[in-house]
Amino acid sequence: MGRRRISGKRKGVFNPDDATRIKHTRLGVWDLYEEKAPEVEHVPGVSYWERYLEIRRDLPYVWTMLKDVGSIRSCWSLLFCYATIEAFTSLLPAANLWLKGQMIKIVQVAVDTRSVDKLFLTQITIGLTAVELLLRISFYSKTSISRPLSARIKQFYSGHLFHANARLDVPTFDDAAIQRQLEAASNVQGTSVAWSTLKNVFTLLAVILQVTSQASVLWQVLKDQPDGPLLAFLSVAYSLSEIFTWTGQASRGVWAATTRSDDFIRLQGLKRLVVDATHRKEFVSGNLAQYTLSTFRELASRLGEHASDFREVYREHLQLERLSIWSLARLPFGDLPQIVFAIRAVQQPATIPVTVASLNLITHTSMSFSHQIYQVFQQTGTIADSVASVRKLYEVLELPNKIEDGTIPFPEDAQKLKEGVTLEFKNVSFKYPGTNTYALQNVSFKLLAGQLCVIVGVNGSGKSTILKLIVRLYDPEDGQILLDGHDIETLKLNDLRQAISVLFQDYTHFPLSIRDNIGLGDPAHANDDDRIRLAAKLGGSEEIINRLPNGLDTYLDRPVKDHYSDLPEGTKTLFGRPVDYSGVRGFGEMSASTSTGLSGGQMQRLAVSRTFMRSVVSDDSQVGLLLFDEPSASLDPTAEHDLFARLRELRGSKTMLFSSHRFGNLTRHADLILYMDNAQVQETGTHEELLKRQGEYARIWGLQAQAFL
Ligand SMILES: Nc1ncnc2c1ncn2[C@@H]1O[C@H](COP(=O)(O)OP(=O)(O)OP(=O)(O)O)[C@@H](O)[C@H]1O
Repeated sequence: MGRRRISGKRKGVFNPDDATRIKHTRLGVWDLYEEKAPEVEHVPGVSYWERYLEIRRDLPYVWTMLKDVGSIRSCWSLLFCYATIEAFTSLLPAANLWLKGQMIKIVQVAVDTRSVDKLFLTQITIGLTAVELLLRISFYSKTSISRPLSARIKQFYSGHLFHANARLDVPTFDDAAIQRQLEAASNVQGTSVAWSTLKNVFTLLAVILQVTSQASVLWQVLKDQPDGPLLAFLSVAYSLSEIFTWTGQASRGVWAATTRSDDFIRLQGLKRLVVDATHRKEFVSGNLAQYTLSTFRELASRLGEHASDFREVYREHLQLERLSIWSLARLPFGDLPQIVFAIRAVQQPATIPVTVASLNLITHTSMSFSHQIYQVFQQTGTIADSVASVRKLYEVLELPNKIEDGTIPFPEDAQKLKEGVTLEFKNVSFKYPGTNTYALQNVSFKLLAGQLCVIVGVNGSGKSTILKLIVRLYDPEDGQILLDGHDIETLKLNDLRQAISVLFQDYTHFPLSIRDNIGLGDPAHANDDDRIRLAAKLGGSEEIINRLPNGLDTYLDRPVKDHYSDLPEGTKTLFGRPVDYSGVRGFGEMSASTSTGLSGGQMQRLAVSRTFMRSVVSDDSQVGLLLFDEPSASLDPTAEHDLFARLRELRGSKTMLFSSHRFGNLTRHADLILYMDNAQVQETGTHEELLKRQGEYARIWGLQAQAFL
C-alpha cells in the first residue's frame, strides 16, 4: 500500500531521520519534518476517497452522537429548524441567478423588438431585492437558533468529558497518548466537537445543494443562447479545476517541527523567566535584571529575523507551497469564457448587449462556484477531522483503565473493619511506567490488625511507593499485596479505596472552597458543616479558617479569573481581590497568583483535616487502614507532637502506616519499623530491636539524637 492516511489512528512511529519518507525543511530556526506525499496523492479524488472510507468507519460514533444529541431537551426541533433554514438559504443564490437570467432575456427582447416590458423588469428588480432581504433574515435566524443549540450540546458534552476524565486511573491518565486523546475530544474552537461536526455536515449539504441548484439554473438560462452550453461548461470547468489544486493541498500528512538553535531556546527561556511571577522573588533578589537584559539583546541580535514563532513561519511556508505549478498553469483557463465571448461578439455584433450581460452573469456565477467548490473540499476535510474527533469523543469513554477492577466485595464484615485490617507485602517489586529502575524490589512485610507501622529511609528509597501500591494507584510488577488475606487485585476497587484513607506527601489543594477541600475527604458527608468543622479542629486548621474573611467559603486558588480592560493605575483591588496583571504581561498561559498565601504548614493542616474528615470524624467510617506519607513534614515541632498525639488517640484500633524521615516521636510507638534503602527493605523490627542491631537505623537515630544534645 504505502499510502498515507490523513487522520485517525495510525500504527508505527514517526521517524524524522528516515530520509526516504520524511522531507526536511529549514524554516528559520525551525526544522520541519514532513511525510513526503507519494505520487498517488496528486491524482484528484484519491485522498478524498480515503477520507470517505475513514468517515464511513467513524459513522457508528456519529450515529451514537445523533442519538445523544436527540436526548437533549428540544434539540431535535431546533436542529430541524436549523437544517430547514440552511436548505432554504442555499437555494437563494439559484433564485438570484434565475432572476438575473430573466434580466438577460429582457435585454434580448429589447435588442430584438426595441421595447422593454417595464412591469416584468420591476418585478425582477423587486425579486432581486427580496432575495437579498431573505438572505439576511435567514442568516439572522440561523445565528439565533445556533446559539441555544450550541450551548445545549456543549453543556451535554462537557458532562460527557467530565465523566471520561473522572473515570481514569493514574497510569492511564498519565499516559501522554491518552492525554492527547482527551485533548482532541474536548473543545474545537471554543465550541464542542459534536456541534461543529453537525454544523459542518449541514454546511456541506447546503453547499452541494447550492452548487447543483445554481448549475441547473445557469444551464436553463444559457442553453438557448448561441454557444451557451460551451460557455456554461467553460465557466464551470475553471471552477472544477479548483478541485485539482485543493486535492493536493487540503490533505497534509504527519509532520513535526523542532528547533535546535541553542540561542533561540535560551531566548525563550529568558522571556519566560522575566514574565513568570513564580520566578520574580529570585529574579529580584538575585539582581538578574541587568544580566538577563544584556544576554537577551545579544541573543536577539545574533538570531535577527530568524527568531520567529513557529506558527508564523509555518503559515508562510504553506502560503509559498500553495503557489504550485498547477495553480499557475491553470490561470489562463479562467479567461477562456471572455475569449469565446469576444470572438462571438466580433462575428455577430448585434448580440453584443446580450453577450455582455451573459458574460457578466457567467463571470459572477463562476466566481461564486470557485468559492463554493473550495468550500466543499475544505468542508469534507473538516468533516473527516471532526468525525474522527467524534470517534475520539466516544472512545475516551471506553478507554480501558490500566488498573483492572476486581470482583470480590470488601470488607466481608464492616464491623470488623473498625478493628483494623491485616496488610501483607509478599516479594513485591515495582517499576514506574516508562522507567527501568526498580522503585521497589522484593519488598515483604506483614502488619497485623490495629498495628502501627513506620517506614523510614533516605529520599527516593521507595517509601511513598509502598503507599501508592496499597491504594492501587499502580499495580506491582511482581509479588502480591494482601489485605485481610485477599490479594488486593481481586477486590472491588471502590471497596478497597473506601476502606483506606491516605494522605500523600504531595497532597494537592483542589481549586475549590475550603469547605469542599475538607468535605471531599468523605464525599458522603461533604455538605455536613458540623463534621467539616470537627475535622478542621482535629486537623489543626480551625484557627486558620476562622481568620480568613470568608471562612469555609474561601477559595485558596480561585478557578475562575476575573476579566478586565486596562484599569486606572490606582486600582489595586477589584471585586475584593488583588488585581492580577499577569494577563497584560502577554503570557496567557501564566497562572495568576490568586492564592490567599497560606504557609506550607498551614496548607498541610488543611490536608490533614481532609484526611481526618474521612477516617476519624465519622462514626460510621468505613476505613480500616490509615496511610500517612510524611504528614508532619511542614509542621513545627509542637504541631507535629499534637498531630501524632491526636492520631494515636483517635485512630481507635485501625491499622496505621506512616512514611517518615523523622525518627523518635513515632518510631518509638511503632509495632513495626521498615528501614528502606535502594528500593529494598534493609532492616525490620521495633525501635528497641533495631537499636540493638546497631545497623543503619541505629546509626541515623544516633545522628538525629546527637543534633539535640
Ligand atoms: N511518578 C513517578 N514516575 C517515575 N519515577 C518515580 C515516580 N515517583 C517516584 N519515582 C521514583 O521512584 C523511586 C522511589 O520514590 P518514592 O517517592 O517512593 O521515594 P520516597 O522514599 O518516598 O522518597 P522521599 O523521602 O523523597 O519522599 C525514586 O527513585 C523516584 O525517583
